[in-house]
Amino acid sequence: MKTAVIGYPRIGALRELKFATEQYFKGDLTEVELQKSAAQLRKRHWDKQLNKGIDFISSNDFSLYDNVLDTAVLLNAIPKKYQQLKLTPIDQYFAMARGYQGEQGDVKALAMKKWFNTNYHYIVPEIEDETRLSLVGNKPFEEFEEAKNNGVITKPVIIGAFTFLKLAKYTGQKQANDFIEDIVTAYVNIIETFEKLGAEWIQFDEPSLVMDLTKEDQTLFKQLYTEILERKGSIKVLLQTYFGDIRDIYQTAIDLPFDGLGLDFVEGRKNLTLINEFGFPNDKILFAGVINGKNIWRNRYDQTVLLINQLKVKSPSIVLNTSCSLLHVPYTLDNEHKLADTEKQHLAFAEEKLTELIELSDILKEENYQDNLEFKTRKFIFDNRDHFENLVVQDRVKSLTEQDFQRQPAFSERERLQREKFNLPSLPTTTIGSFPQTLDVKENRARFKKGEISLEHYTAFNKQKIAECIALQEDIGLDILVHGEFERNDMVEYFGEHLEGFIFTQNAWVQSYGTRCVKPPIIWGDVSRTSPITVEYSVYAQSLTNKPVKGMLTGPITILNWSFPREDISLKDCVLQIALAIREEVLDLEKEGIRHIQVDEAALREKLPLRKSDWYSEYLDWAIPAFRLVHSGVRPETQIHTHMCYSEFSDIIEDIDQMDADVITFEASRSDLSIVDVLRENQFKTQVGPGVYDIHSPRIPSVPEIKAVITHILEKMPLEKVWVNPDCGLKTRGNKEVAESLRNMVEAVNEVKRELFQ
Ligand SMILES: Nc1nc2c(c(=O)[nH]1)N[C@@H](CNc1ccc(C(=O)N[C@@H](CCC(=O)N[C@@H](CCC(=O)N[C@@H](CCC(=O)O)C(=O)O)C(=O)O)C(=O)O)cc1)CN2
Ligand code: MET
Ligand SMILES: [Zn+2]
Repeated sequence: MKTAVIGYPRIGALRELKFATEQYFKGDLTEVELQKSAAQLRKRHWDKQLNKGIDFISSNDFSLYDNVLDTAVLLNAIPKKYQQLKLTPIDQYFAMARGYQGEQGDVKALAMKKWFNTNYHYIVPEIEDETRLSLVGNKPFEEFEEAKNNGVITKPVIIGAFTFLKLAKYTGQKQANDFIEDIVTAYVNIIETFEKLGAEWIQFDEPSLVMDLTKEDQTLFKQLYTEILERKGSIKVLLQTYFGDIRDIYQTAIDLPFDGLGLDFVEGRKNLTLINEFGFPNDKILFAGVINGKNIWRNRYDQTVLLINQLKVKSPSIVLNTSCSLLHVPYTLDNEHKLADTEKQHLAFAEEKLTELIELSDILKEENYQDNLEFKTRKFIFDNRDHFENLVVQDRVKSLTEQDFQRQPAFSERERLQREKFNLPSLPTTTIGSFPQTLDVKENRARFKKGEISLEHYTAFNKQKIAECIALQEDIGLDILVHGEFERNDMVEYFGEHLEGFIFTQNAWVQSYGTRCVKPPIIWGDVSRTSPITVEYSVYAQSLTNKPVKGMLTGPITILNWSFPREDISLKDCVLQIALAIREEVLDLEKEGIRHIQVDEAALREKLPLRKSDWYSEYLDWAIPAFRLVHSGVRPETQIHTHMCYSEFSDIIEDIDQMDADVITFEASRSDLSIVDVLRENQFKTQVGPGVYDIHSPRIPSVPEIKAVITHILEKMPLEKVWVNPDCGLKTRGNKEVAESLRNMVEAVNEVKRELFQ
């Protein structure tokens, strides 16, 4: 059986691409040097897959920032405001990704959104009425030739026309349907060019097909591919889907003249039912996604063999595939020196997943596969996993009752009490929690982790940072202060490190957006809190000021969703364990005099099923209660904040209100503040701080710009419900930008208030 990989991680085993790109941003590396390190990485990754023996290796899965942005540029979807900057192509590309502020002008970045149900974020293409979609770029072709020169005939990968049109934002009157003719021609040109270059296969990624599709969506898909495939020539086309099943379009997909169909059998279990019910055409190859591209546990060969044997009944030609791009898992276990062998034997990162594909292919060749050594060893390891059980926690979860999920008194009563008690100014200002993780902050932690400095030294440095941060916020004139999160490498990894039940890696980085990576902790066993985690730093920060300091925690859903979860217990049981641990931390902060406590649920949306019909039964029915469990024990006058970012909230806005927090801060500025209308329409009860400027871009928002945003918010929402804050945490920014931006924010609020109350 042949093997394939949908896409490979590109950031580099040691994040080489991140560092090179960031150096380029700083002007410390030339474009040529950046392109050179990019080419080295591509070569290394192709070589690795080739040497392992993978048959279908992808190209154009590489990107300097994001594949969707690459596709937009390839297809000439470059909004006027970026063209007018008259930058070089690469700088225009980065301007679209990160905004631009300099001699050539001042333009915001394109919006950034969560990539389906992952922690990867893509750049949202903008299509204007004047946009002429056509093939103008050559990145995919250059990378194909580059691979060819390195001895690999790759299968180039491009985001498909349907997904591209579905993900794009239309800024004028025109909609997706108005671009069909142009985009078909562009894709036909792509196919023709690859044919000339000697490609045998091309892969169109169409993850949008796993969503609920309307009749119009289905018609659009059918029309696009009927026309594209009519003119495809001799190249073979693989329709690749992932992150779910394609129940709404399966029949159409098998009727169209694709040569291969890629289905995800990890997240899309229903795909098997579809094949059993509707059959699978003999003239197509089934690319069976059986190696989990999102989680890091080793494959259960025994189960996979059973699955493949079922598929074989319906489909004579099967290629073993990953379930999605390996972009979402870390690179290799080889750089993990602290994990025990007993732990490592349960894990597979991208490189190890290549080995799994090959081993599976060998196992499937053997009639008596049960005797295969790898098969037997693997089964033994699984059957003997040490689960790290904690019976106390298991009991606590079992004995939870309805009252544990209900805070008292009701929201409106709390709102009244808190208003009296805090007497905050109108439009209170605050930030989301983190302040710049500058080099010195990271270095201090790196030295502590290497054992070069003591815990006392490490803590003293962080306290110094906290003191500076508090002084800065007082000087700027913010109303509710934060300690700055200097002690945290990441909002999830940090809590993982301080809770029992997690294991951590040293280099298991996964790209989250652009050059930014995360190192998700691994949930190994039952989770519990052994001692207070954040109390010391929060209490210290509060001791330095008369203004209130917000305690800062990460919520259970986010900890779960940004970790690699267990697969041997339910996500629901796992999240309740985490919720109980964070609940203890909330109560300790309250006991120590912290009056405002923020519990971030930035990743609430991540595991929301992509299909609406599964939302409640499979997710929201336990995710929302998990958050309520965290804060149901606090006093009426303790103010609970939460924060969410980078995803669509409008369709779950009522559920967000049901989290029953007192205040919520939202990412909003990079998606046009559309959230504000939704809040109004739904009579959202929770007080809200829709982010007034984008923190993922280095550009500094001006006073009038922020003022316009606040004014816009106030046109739609009652003054007493509104807070003013940036989009998200400030950790990725520099000190100078942060101080200037926050000063502008406070000045904007003051001007708005002067005009309101004059
Ligand atoms: N888990 C998670 N997901 C999230 C977010 C988030 O904050 N966390 N935010 C949203 C947007 N995504 C983001 C993802 C990452 C980062 C981010 O800033 N990541 C940092 C890494 C943060 C980190 O873990 N830092 C570590 C390690 C830092 C490091 O690189 N250290 C050097 C050595 C230190 C030195 O001397 O410079 C090394 O290991 O080589 C630390 O501070 O301890 C980065 O890519 O640069 C920001 C936003 C959505 N998803
Ligand atoms: C991705 S949400 C970030 C929330 C966190 N409190 C921070 O400010 O960084
Ligand atoms: Zn955020």
